[in-house]
Amino acid sequence: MTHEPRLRAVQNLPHALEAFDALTAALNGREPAIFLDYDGTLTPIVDRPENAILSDEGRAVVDALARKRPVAVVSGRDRPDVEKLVGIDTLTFAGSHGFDIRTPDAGVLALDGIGDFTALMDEVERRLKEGLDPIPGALVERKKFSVAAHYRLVADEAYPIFRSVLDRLLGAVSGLKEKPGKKVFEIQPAIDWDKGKAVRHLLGTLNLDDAGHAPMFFGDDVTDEDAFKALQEINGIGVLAAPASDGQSGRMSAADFRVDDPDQVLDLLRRMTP
Ligand SMILES: O=P(O)(O)OC[C@H]1O[C@H](O[C@H]2O[C@H](CO)[C@@H](O)[C@H](O)[C@H]2O)[C@H](O)[C@@H](O)[C@@H]1O
Repeated sequence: MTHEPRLRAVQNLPHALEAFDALTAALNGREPAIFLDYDGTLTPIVDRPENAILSDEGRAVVDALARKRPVAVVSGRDRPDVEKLVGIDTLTFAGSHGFDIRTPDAGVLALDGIGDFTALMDEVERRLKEGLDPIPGALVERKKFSVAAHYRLVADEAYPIFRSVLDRLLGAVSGLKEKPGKKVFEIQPAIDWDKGKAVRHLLGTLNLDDAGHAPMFFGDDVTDEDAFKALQEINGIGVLAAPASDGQSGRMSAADFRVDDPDQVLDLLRRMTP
């Protein structure tokens, strides 16, 4: 049976720090198993991907939590990139929006149905670079299972040309899907996999899919909604990092709680560290 996700307007989500008792009640005595997004959740959104650096304090908070609780990072970034940025080698990491998972014990996981898409992604990277390199501000970021086309620094007047490059690519090359993010489009293999499926898979791999654990996902972006929805099906808890009003009026979310920003994510993680 398909589960219809429960969506709420972001401004109606309870603030996790103010409603900490409600969050504790939702845990219902279970140990939290924590899944963390990186950009916009552990670090503020900045103009260029390479400038999103986790603070030493942020690293210390995640490290302290991971010594007491299961913690994994589930990011849209390339896995080696986010592993390096987080810099805690005892954690489990999922990169490329969950397509590429490595745990400290099992190493890189072989995921059913996720084969070698190198040639396809090479083709996407080549076409995107050819079309986008001439557009000032456009950035092409290659990940193992995804290529990101960033337009945060593209002038509004140039956006239609930027967009037409993506449309041309999607019209010419089959077997691709597009996922929007914060001033970015991610081009991925068209297979039924996302952060939500990655989290469900990880819960099994890490032996956390039992009544004693409450999966919690912290994220900020639309791609994180897949994880929030997946957690609704298994009585997990989603925490969205977004202010009640951030200009995206009407944004709906499948999260259960929210905090304003990455600083408050760290506050909440500190509070959840026994
Ligand atoms: O799933 P995440 O860990 O949140 O990664 C999502 C994407 O984050 C990065 O791009 C975003 O953050 C950049 C730095 O703040 C920002 O410049 C960009 O506009 C955002 O889209 C990353 O570069 C992507 O690869 C991730 O997919």
